[in-house]
Amino acid sequence: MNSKLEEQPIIEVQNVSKAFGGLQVINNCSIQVAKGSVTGMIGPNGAGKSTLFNIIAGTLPEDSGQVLMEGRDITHETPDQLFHQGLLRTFQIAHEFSHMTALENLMMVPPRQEGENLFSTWLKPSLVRQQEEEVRQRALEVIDFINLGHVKNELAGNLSGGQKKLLELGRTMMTDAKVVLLDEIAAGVNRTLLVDLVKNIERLNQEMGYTFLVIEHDMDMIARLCDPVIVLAQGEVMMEGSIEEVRNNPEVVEAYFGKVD
Ligand SMILES: Nc1ncnc2c1ncn2[C@@H]1O[C@H](COP(=O)(O)OP(=O)(O)OP(=O)(O)O)[C@@H](O)[C@H]1O
Repeated sequence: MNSKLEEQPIIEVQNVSKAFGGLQVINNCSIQVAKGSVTGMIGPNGAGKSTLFNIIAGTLPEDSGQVLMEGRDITHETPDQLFHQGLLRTFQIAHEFSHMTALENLMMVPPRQEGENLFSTWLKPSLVRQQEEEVRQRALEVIDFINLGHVKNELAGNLSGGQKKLLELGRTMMTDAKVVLLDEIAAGVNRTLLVDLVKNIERLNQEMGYTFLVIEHDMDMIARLCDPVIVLAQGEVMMEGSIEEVRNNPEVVEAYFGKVD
């Protein structure tokens, strides 16, 4: 495990349960996400991964249990409150944003906190204009970072599926995120752009200290990015370990492929 990881987990899920009607989807589940890690979450269809994500992200209420961020109870906070604390998840570019350019999509992300003012206000005609310019500069840096500079003036709706995913990741960079939840970001992305996506996640993790919790069906992506990997099955943690440990665990293989006699 990475030596820079600190002891207190950045996210702790403690004994969380959730049922839909009679279906117990999350069953007294506890996980920890180490600060500075790229933690993977895998599991068969219907295991409860997205449900757990939604509970962490504040978009779905739990039936019982707690979610902590840096030791503080965030169980009942709204996505907006969590955003301001640096916990965010990627969303598909919404329909209304598809008519804006890639650059404008980045500029639309509200600032999480006041940016540093490099120039004193009297240098600019108005504070608003100065702030707009700062946001624009930041958006230009981000769009270069994610290698979409060549399509910055293209409408977001015209970007390829993979480029949209990169743009989603870019939107998290417009704020100073601490923890980013990625829900199946590799789905529908071609291999070339997937390499870009992986590189960007690695750079955000290593250079900017982002922690990631990643739900992914793409095992190549999990293998390249994630340590540790948490395996969820029927709303419970089946195991946690390195990708090698996970791949070599007969219980995990059975959960995915059924019992092989
Ligand atoms: N809003 C809901 N109402 C009723 N049942 C739901 C709801 N959301 C999820 N479920 C059910 O809860 C179970 C877990 O779903 P969830 O989406 O969390 O699984 P998952 O592990 O993310 O699956 P997948 O890998 O297929 O996306 C499924 O049986 C699903 O049908």
